[in-house]
Amino acid sequence: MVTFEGVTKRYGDAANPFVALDGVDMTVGRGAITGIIGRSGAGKSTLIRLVNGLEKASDGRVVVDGTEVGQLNETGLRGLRREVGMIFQHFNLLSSRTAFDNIALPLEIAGFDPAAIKAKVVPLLDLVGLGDKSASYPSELSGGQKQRVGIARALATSPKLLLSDEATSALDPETTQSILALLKQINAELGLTVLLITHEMEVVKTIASHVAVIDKGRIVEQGPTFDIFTAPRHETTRILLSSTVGTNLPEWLRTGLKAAPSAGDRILVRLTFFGATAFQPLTAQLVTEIGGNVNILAGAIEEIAGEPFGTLVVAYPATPDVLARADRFYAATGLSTEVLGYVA
Ligand SMILES: Nc1ncnc2c1ncn2[C@@H]1O[C@H](COP(=O)(O)OP(=O)(O)OP(=O)(O)O)[C@@H](O)[C@H]1O
Repeated sequence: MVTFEGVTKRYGDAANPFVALDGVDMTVGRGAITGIIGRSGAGKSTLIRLVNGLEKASDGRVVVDGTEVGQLNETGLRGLRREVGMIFQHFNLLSSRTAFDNIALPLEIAGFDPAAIKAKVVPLLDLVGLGDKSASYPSELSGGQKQRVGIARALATSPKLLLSDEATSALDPETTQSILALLKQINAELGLTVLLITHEMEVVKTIASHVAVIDKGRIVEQGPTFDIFTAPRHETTRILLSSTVGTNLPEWLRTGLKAAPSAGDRILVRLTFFGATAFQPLTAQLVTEIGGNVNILAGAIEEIAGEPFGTLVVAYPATPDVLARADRFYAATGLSTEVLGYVA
């Protein structure tokens, strides 16, 4: 649906340019929900603004549904923006217009007559759960309701692609969940492709099927959310995800951790469960297998992009006999393991 091919974006003048995006290659699959994550200033907003032509690439191509955005004139850009809806962190509603009239605005601009506008806006109000708020002004709506108006407005011209710029960042956790559920519903029911940028990892974990990680203007990792979140390869991804996925070791454990064992030490192992292994009673089997001498130190089971994923940190004696038995068990069950170190 969207491809970035060698996209570079420089701000400032030629003598003193600032490179905000540096050779970005990326694909946003049709019908997918794709999240872009990265630190502040990494280039997320720049990336998304290239898609609807609010910014122009300095080098490379941004192609949206077969059309190269950089080649479009003003008329072409207006057409593109009917195909590409956008929602914002602060909703960007007109305070002097009711919910109905805010949603109607893009249709008025596109020249629809009042009857056609009504035929479009009324079902959209229902779709976003605001059938009874048609005549309310933004000041009379909650943050979540305002974002629902923003979503309905973005959908008014029946776009194929929805861009979301930190759309839930100003909302409380419960409202965030309801807006994410609405976006998921729209994606499933209307087949709308969604590209979202966020600094909230939970958002991506909850709704994005795919994710790209941007760092200093470069895409350092991209792929299915489950794969990236459960096995991040780039340091930036690990840091971004550290408080969201998996178990962080308690401070007392981390400080006492040694790289090599001394006599009598215990080995600390992180077990990772996903797919079929998430549903099997493997921990109980491990305890039986290595003779009961296992401590469970930390653990969590969560859902990533709709799939279960669990981690468990265990410790047991680092003796040759126990280690061999544990390794045989891991090989037989296909459990994924990582040795974290040794403790006295
Ligand atoms: N119009 C501009 N002129 C000059 N520099 C800019 C301009 N817009 C953005 N930048 C710079 O480009 C870099 C990327 O900015 P961008 O807004 O894309 O980052 P971001 O990842 O969206 O950050 P945040 O999460 O803080 O919004 C930043 O260093 C920013 O200062």
